[in-house]
Amino acid sequence: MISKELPTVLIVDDEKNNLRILSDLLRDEVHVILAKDGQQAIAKARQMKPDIILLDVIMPGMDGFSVISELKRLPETSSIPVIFVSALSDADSEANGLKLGACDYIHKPFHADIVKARVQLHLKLLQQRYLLERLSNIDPLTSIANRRKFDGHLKETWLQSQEKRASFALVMIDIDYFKQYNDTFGHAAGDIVLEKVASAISSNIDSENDLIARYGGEEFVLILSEKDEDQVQKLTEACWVAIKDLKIPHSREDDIEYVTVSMGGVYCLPEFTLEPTKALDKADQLLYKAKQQGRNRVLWSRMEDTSDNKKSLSV
Ligand SMILES: Nc1nc2c(ncn2[C@@H]2O[C@H](COP(=O)(O)OP(=O)(O)OP(=O)(O)O)[C@@H](O)[C@H]2O)c(=O)[nH]1
Repeated sequence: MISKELPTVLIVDDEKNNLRILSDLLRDEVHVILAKDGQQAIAKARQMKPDIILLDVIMPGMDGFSVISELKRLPETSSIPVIFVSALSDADSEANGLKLGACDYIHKPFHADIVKARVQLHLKLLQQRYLLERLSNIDPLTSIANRRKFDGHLKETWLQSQEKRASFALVMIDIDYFKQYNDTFGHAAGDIVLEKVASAISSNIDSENDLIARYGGEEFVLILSEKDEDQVQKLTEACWVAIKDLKIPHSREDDIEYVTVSMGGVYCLPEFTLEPTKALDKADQLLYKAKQQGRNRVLWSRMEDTSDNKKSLSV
């Protein structure tokens, strides 16, 4: 992907000579991978996720038009920009290539500087797209994932857990008496608390597999994957303790010494077939209960549990 030091370009052509000329042309500026036919191109694109594909049209077996159709059909390769480099220079072929989803069409025999300039242009556009994608997934105040990112991640985690028959956990987290904090110290001080709480949770989770997101206002949500029930509960409790340990002074007159959070967590088992929103509802109900029971605590439940066997981890 583009975040690597050098972007990767996959060049697909059945003519060895073309592969050599194109890779010599680009190799100073990009990391080049080669494929000599359509099947190999699809396999390498799926496996190596290049940033851009330069694709020949006329090839024995699978032609370039069939290759792009397959690449656009597969979710893991559908967004990779494809530039055709073809000896088919008639308008119909070019229009067909663009209709099938190519971002550009270069005619053979090609001019070296034009190939370089077009590849550079598409790499620049790609960089801007990656930046926009990143910004649209981040909460600007806390720099953690936003609600948009969370919604997508929850759907993905749910599908993966069903495919792999793996469990995962979902935890809703809400700052206690935050209105009072804002009223006492001001909204700007409240913003700093939100940043500190987000950072305390982030530094306690496994960033490879877990996601912390700002769900809205003073509410956060955590998705924990690839962990057993014991690990999940320990990690959740570590976040809860880390926030208490920040020792952010609250309003002393009301006997609330430091900023704390309440949490409602559900452990979702692999057998599970309900919709992800059910897990979210359940975590929210537990959070509400934690608030009712006096705040500053973690309530936990298995998704299939009845309300009778919920247990309180910490008070
Ligand atoms: N500083 C700041 N405050 C926010 C932000 N978003 C929401 N809030 C405040 O969060 C407070 C939430 O108040 P409530 O929903 O009454 O909850 P609470 O006072 O924390 O009470 P409990 O959750 O029941 O413990 C409101 O005062 C909101 O204005 C934000 O981005 N920054």
